[in-house]
Amino acid sequence: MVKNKQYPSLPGTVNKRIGQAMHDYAMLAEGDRVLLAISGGVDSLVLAWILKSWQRKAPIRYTLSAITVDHEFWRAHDGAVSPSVSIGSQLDKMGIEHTVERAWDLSEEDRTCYQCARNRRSQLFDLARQRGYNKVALGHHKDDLVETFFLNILYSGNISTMIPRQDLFEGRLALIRPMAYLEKSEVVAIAEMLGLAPVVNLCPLANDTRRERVREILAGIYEREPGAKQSMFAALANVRKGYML
Ligand SMILES: Nc1ncnc2c1ncn2[C@@H]1O[C@H](COP(=O)(O)OP(=O)(O)OP(=O)(O)O)[C@@H](O)[C@H]1O
Repeated sequence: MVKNKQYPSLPGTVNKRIGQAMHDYAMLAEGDRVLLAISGGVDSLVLAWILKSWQRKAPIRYTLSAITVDHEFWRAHDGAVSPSVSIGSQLDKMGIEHTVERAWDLSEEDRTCYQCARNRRSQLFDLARQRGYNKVALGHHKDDLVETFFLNILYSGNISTMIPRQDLFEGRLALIRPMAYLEKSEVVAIAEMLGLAPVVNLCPLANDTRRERVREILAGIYEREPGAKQSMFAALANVRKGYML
């Protein structure tokens, strides 16, 4: 039942899993200053809304503001609204302050997805530290965690994934991923329910990455084995170290 237009209720199981992830990894604490990393894609817009609506009912107080690292792929054309403006106005409706920072330049040889993401991450850490935030929230979800696990096995020869909370700089900054227990399809359903308008990723390499290939492989696996995603996700928390080489 939708009680409040801006803060409609999420399905009970979705709400429960957000709370569970936050609790399992102690993601938020009294007095936290949380920087939301917002690309404007569906995942980070939903993340912003979740942490804002959570703020209203949480027994602790924390502050939220959002930042977008602008890679400047967009070019002005007649009548079109820039991604930054669209993101800003959606966050404004949620009551979240938003700033845009130009992405650090990449040298010609560093123009790879890996290096671009790495730079963005470092830039977000720098901005958070300079501006006194102690948490950076990212919009990764369960599908991202499984994909990263596969990426690392297939291309990097190691077994690891992104963890829901990662402490950095001797605990002065933590990365948190409050949607770690949600599936992509659930994130998309929340965005549709809220009427969010994700901006399109204009990076020319967006659909031609190793992650995209892994996504296709996984889609094939899920089609043949519908329970595989849950099982693989459970496996990430059930490593039998005595049976590894
Ligand atoms: N340009 C950016 N500025 C700020 N944060 C970003 C930016 N790009 C990505 N992020 C953060 O990193 C997370 C993962 O980014 P990724 O590029 O993998 O996109 P994604 O999984 O498609 O997420 P989204 O739907 O939010 O774009 C995003 O959810 C967001 O929190």
